[in-house]
Amino acid sequence: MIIEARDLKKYFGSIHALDGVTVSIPEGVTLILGPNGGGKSTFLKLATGVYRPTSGEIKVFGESPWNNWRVKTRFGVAYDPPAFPQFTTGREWLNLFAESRGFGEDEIKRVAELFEVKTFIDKRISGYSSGMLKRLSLAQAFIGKPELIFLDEPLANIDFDSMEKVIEIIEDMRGKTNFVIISHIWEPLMPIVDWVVVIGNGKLVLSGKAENVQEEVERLFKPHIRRKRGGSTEAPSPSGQEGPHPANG
Ligand SMILES: Nc1ncnc2c1ncn2[C@@H]1O[C@H](COP(=O)(O)OP(=O)(O)OP(=O)(O)O)[C@@H](O)[C@H]1O
Repeated sequence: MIIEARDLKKYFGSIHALDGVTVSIPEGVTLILGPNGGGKSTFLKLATGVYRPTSGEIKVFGESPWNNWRVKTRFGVAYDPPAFPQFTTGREWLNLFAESRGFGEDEIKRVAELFEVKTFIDKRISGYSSGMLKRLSLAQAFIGKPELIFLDEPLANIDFDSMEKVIEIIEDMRGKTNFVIISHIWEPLMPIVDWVVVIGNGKLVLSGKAENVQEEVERLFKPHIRRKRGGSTEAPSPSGQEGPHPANG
């Protein structure tokens, strides 16, 4: 197991962002899903040692990440929204980060090419669009090919071609690097995901092998869009069984 949480709680005043989550995340690619405000990002920030648990515990590589530099340098993270100092350039920031981990310019060149940040890497971050910020945050997370990479919404704010590219990059690194990914855009990721965790309302909703929970995930998260056809309204039922809707009459 690369991450283990036991009765993990994080409260912000009266808000119970996480309210007793016990979950184990194995090696491989893990997707964390859940409704807005459910506690996914809070879980991620507890795993990366940004937050300290209110109670309970979380361990990454067997150690608590809070105040633990040894663990923190073993993973890369791309937060959402990405957070950077505004008045440095992308290159300056990546340089500083890479240096702190013992990597040099070649590694910056590699990640800059990988996520296509080269055209704006020497501009100040304050002038970046949300797409540029996303690319820079992904580039940072991949510096040094860490053994674990956390990605919060890696497919948000990028165009369709780039989305495919990001998925390909993750797929290429599968088996060598572990990933924990939060993504509302989950369907294109499913083929490369090993494990799925669903967090909602501060609680663990489900955790399991992707192939075993696929149906449940589809039931929970596939948009059930009502389509008008020939005057009657169709809406797939949560069980996936189509049936007459007396209310539509
Ligand atoms: N730093 C904070 N201070 C106060 N409340 C917070 C803080 N961070 C998160 N929350 C609250 O905790 C709850 C869980 O938020 P969190 O961001 O973890 O959810 P999420 O599942 O990542 O949501 P989304 O999918 O919208 O990003 C929300 O009610 C949120 O408003």
